[in-house]
Amino acid sequence: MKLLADENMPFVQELFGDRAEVVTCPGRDLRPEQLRDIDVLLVRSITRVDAALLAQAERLSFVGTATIGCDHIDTDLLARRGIAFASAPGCNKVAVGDYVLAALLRVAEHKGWALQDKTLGVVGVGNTGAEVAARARALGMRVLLCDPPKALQKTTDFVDLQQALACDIVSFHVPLTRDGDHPTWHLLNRHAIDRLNGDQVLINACRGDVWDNQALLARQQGKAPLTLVMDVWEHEPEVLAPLVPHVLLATPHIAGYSLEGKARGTFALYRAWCEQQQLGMQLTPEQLLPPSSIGTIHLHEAPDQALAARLVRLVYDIEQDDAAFRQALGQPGFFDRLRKQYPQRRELGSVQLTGLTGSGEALGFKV
Ligand SMILES: NC(=O)c1ccc[n+]([C@@H]2O[C@H](COP(=O)([O-])OP(=O)(O)OC[C@H]3O[C@@H](n4cnc5c(N)ncnc54)[C@H](O)[C@@H]3O)[C@@H](O)[C@H]2O)c1
Ligand SMILES: O=C(O)[C@H](O)[C@H](O)COP(=O)(O)O
Repeated sequence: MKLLADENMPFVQELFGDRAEVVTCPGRDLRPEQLRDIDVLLVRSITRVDAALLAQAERLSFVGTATIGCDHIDTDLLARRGIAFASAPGCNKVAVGDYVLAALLRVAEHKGWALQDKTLGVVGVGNTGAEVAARARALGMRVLLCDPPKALQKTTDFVDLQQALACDIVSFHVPLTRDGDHPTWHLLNRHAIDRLNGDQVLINACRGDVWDNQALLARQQGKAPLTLVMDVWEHEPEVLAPLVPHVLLATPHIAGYSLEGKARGTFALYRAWCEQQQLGMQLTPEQLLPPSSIGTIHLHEAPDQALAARLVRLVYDIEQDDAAFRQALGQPGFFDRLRKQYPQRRELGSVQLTGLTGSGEALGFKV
């Protein structure tokens, strides 16, 4: 049994190594001939799995993507060819929650805002959107939810996109889709961008193509620029460089890059593959993770916005990611290099709060 995995996927050897010969490679450059003798293919979002890539993959019986998004996989093709497929829904939703929480706190500092007076619109209320909504409520924000596919099921109160786009801060958490009843490609188009006011903040931690980046650049070069947080970019790994100076926080598609999130991603594929092979699992995700270097923090006051900002920064400093991005921008291959060499990042939940913990748990810490 031969397994080929993206080199940026941790714990593959630990999980699969006893049962398969594991080889790794850069996911962006995978070529059809490399799949000739491969039984199991494990990828991340940068590998397009389509007819061209699988042209010589005659032995392939399992494809897994250790990601939430699946827009890079031709799942119909896999089904037609009888190749089992697994993704990792929700694997890095906590990391995305940490990222957006850190972004909200930084935005508030930048604008001098008390977040409890502000409204957040969450566009796409699945795993990551719900995580973000919960963190924002813990900060005392009013949260409006926009999810037309879910609104059809009427499980809770939803607003339409126009109402969500009227909020002080709008955070996007939709899959990238180009057809169907609710396509998300350029959901934030020139028309929507033109209707926003200059005091508003937009966050994109889902897929770059959900925002029209050229239209945003035009807006940012005008009289009333928006405050932008961008983890994802149209045409990655390329970035519309003139847009970057107009972005408050710019990062290279790392919102989901916690160690825990990546471990859960690989583990989800391990579980699916064990089920397909009718094998028992030999490890749990917890066994893969080292202890957090911070450990426990004792609080003498319940976290308000300022203390929450200090606590979050101790565990995840989003400004460091932003600074690294700006420093590397323009260097050849900078986007993928930053992602490949991304420092080990732990989730807020790896830190235990004791004492006056207040909303600590809802913010994402362990209490
Ligand atoms: N930046 C990162 O590192 C990172 C990490 C994880 C996920 N993502 C991206 O974020 C996306 C969302 O992740 P998730 O785990 O929340 O997915 P999910 O499938 O759990 O939720 C997506 C939600 O979006 C809703 N939706 C679909 N079309 C919509 C539309 N037109 N308008 C509003 N809502 C719509 C769906 O009904 C669903 O509830 C993923 O598909 C992935 O592409 C990015
Ligand atoms: O969809 C996701 O889960 C994330 O966008 C994804 O994990 C980002 O990391 P990549 O797969 O590109 O390494």
